[in-house]
Amino acid sequence: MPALLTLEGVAAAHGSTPVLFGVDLTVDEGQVVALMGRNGMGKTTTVRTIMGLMPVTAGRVAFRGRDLAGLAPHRIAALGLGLVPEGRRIFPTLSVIENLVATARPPAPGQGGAPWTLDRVTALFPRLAERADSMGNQLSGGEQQMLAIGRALMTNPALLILDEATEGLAPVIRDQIWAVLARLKGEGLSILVIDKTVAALARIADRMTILEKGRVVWDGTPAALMANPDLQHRHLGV
Ligand SMILES: Nc1ncnc2c1ncn2[C@@H]1O[C@H](COP(=O)(O)OP(=O)(O)OP(=O)(O)O)[C@@H](O)[C@H]1O
Repeated sequence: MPALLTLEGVAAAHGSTPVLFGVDLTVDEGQVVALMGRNGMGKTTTVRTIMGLMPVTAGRVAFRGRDLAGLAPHRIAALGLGLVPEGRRIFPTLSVIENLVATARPPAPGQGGAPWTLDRVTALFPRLAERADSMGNQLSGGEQQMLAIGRALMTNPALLILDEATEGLAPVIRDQIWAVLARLKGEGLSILVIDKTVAALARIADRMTILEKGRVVWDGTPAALMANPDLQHRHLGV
């Protein structure tokens, strides 16, 4: 499988404070890759550098082999990167349907697969159809998260990136979200997922990468991670 997203030696800083120190990460076509690590280790910063929301101070981010350096975030998104950001960031004064259509975009040229439509998104999340006319700020946390994922899908991404999409949600809603991600994987979507629920990540991921203090300290298969409780304890606090 060809690499869809590649990070090679990526460094980044918040102001004068270095935060990433040479991160290597690859997502192959059709793969689910989990990015893990304790709070403050650099996961969100990594996502922000991928999306062009923060400058890369050393190294390279490439999507389908194309260097993303210097591209504005909306140009990077238009290449087929769909972000579900930490904190969801849905539009509070737009309805569910308006949120979904606000950022909708056709697939990038040459991208395969059936395009996402309102019907497809609401079939995936029936709750969004029931809440179609509700404003963003009237939704529960779980509904907001479903909307954030639906909104990202409406941009027809080739790679879906989720930053803490199950955080703070009731277990039943988390399970629904994991089931949706498994279904999206089954449909061939490539996914980079940041989350703290190691067991759920292990069920869906092809590869797992652990960040610690801005460096990759481990990369391997879910089976290898699950077979190594010491590793989980040391780097994830599990
Ligand atoms: N806007 C900012 N200004 C300065 N430092 C920041 C800023 N955002 C994050 N940092 C610092 O950068 C480091 C990495 O933060 P980042 O948010 O990438 O971590 P994370 O692994 O995503 O953690 P979390 O799970 O808490 O979201 C932390 O030390 C954090 O304090």
